Amino acid sequence: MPVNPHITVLGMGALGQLYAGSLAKLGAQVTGLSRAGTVESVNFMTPQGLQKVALSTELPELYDILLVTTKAYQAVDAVQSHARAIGPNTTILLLHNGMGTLAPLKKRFPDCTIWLGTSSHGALLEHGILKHTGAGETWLGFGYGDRNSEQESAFAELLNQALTPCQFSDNINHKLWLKLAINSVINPLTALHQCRNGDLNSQRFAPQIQALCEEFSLLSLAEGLDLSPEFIQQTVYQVIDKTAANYSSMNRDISARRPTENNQISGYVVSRAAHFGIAVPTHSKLFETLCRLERRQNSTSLL
Ligand SMILES: NC(=O)C1=CN([C@@H]2O[C@H](COP(=O)(O)OP(=O)(O)OC[C@H]3O[C@@H](n4cnc5c(N)ncnc54)[C@H](OP(=O)(O)O)[C@@H]3O)[C@@H](O)[C@H]2O)C=CC1
Ligand SMILES: CC(C)(CO)C(=O)C(=O)O
Repeated sequence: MPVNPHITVLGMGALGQLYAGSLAKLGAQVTGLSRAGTVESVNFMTPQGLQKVALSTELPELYDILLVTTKAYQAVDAVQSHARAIGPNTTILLLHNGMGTLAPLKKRFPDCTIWLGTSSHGALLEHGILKHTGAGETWLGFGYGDRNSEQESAFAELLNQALTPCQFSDNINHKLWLKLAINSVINPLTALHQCRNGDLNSQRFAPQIQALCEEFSLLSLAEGLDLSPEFIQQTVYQVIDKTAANYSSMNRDISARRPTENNQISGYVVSRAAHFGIAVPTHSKLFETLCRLERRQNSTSLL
């Protein structure tokens, strides 16, 4: 990878535009890719008004860094559709919520390096205007392939300047599983009850939240992570408080009758638990209820 790598952002929704635009503001070489091709600019809503940030419209023959910001269920197909530009020197960075994309991608691209990441920034894209709705942090980590600590630190430092804070973690699995825990509690509950994140502070959700955290903790032990139920629950409530006024992404998807990341969040928890023979009845029930709801929405939208 060159010292100043070209960054190709695949998936120019809210999160993709936030990362592409923030990196381009800093002067990095960034190309944004939607399904239709390259995206010329990002329109940031700032307190001073609209700020248009130009992106590069050049596409390298072989990508240096491919930053994947599609939804989790779109990531594998999206990367696959760019296979011709992915070589042994390409690093694929997966930055979506939910899990399960690393295994198929490393099988399909065994010569590449794959980094994993998680973002707690809030981004909203409406009518082509991007709002950075919540400051958060980015954690990156190694997933597969060759390790190169210089490249890892250099890219984390670039993102740290573009969208602070960002760090390369030696234990990204811990960060990803904690984010999975948060998403597996907040997202399905707010989607099914069509409520804001802050509404989960109501006592009526407390027993279900406690059960979800306890079941997740058992699974984390089997995964070699040891997230205690108390720690998970404390973290979940911190996120509920910090994002109290927001609607979760799954809430928005259900409300707009779009597909959700249920398979990659609750579905992943349920399938890993089945793998270890661990009972996760509260997660299973939420997963199945959401599956039924999505199926019902799909069938009525076909009428
Ligand atoms: N928005 C946020 O605040 C945060 C989001 N996340 C996570 O980040 C991920 C992205 O979220 P978000 O940006 O909100 O989602 P969006 O749906 O807004 O963005 C995903 C984008 O990827 C595009 N896309 C899908 N497949 C392809 C493809 N094959 N080629 C090119 N583009 C493609 C989609 O296009 P199309 O619409 O045509 O499918 C869409 O524009 C999710 O996993 C989400 O949970 C994490 C933290 C915060
Ligand atoms: C943390 C949380 C739940 C914030 O809303 C989120 O990541 C999401 O909505 O997908």
